[in-house]
Amino acid sequence: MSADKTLSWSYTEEFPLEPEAQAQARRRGIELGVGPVSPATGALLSTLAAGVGARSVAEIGTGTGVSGLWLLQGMGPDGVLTTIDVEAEVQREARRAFDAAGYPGSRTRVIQGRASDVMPRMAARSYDMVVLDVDPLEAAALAEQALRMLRVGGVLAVTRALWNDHVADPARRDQTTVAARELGKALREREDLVVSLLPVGDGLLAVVRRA
Ligand SMILES: C[S@@+](CC[C@H](N)C(=O)[O-])C[C@H]1O[C@@H](n2cnc3c(N)ncnc32)[C@H](O)[C@@H]1O
Repeated sequence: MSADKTLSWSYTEEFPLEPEAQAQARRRGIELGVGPVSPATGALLSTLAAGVGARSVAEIGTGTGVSGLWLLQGMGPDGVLTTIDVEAEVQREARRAFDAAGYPGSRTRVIQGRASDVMPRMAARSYDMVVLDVDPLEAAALAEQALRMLRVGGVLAVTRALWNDHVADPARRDQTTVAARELGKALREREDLVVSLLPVGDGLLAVVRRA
């Protein structure tokens, strides 16, 4: 691998022009100890949402709304973001961020609750995109529900897929790292899915459901 790879990765992370709304939500997230998606991850989520012409996106892990703002930016003007988080306090910040950015209430459904309780009640095959922005242990437990909710041709994005750069190191055998590694491998073996692992932010699994 070229010695300049680290430089390229830094450039990739600094490349997006992050709007002020996202930057402000990011600062709030950092203050509250919620790890927002990186600017390049946010920009990629936005691009994926635009690419599938997303009108209906579900996100697990609202946080203070950084990823949500990027998703709303990529969706069509009538697109609705449904975002779920177990923590009411951070979600209040996200609501404020969506309002401050000028998105009407009709474009966001902010649901407080544990994803494993909420997702089974969400409609099957009706979302253009589902984003799992939780730790890999949670993501692995929620992936089947996420796929169930996706329409054919829809995209599942799983962030934190390289988990603090531990996934690529075979010596790392802790539970969370193993869960991230196993989830990627399980998804890539499925014939009904098209899967890529991208080294953006903390790693992102991009999955298209083709059947
Ligand atoms: C990494 S933060 C999300 C950051 C956010 N996407 C952003 O970019 O601003 C993960 C969030 O997921 C929430 N969370 C973790 N496990 C969850 C679960 N099982 N159900 C619902 N929310 C969960 C946490 O409360 C936390 O706010």
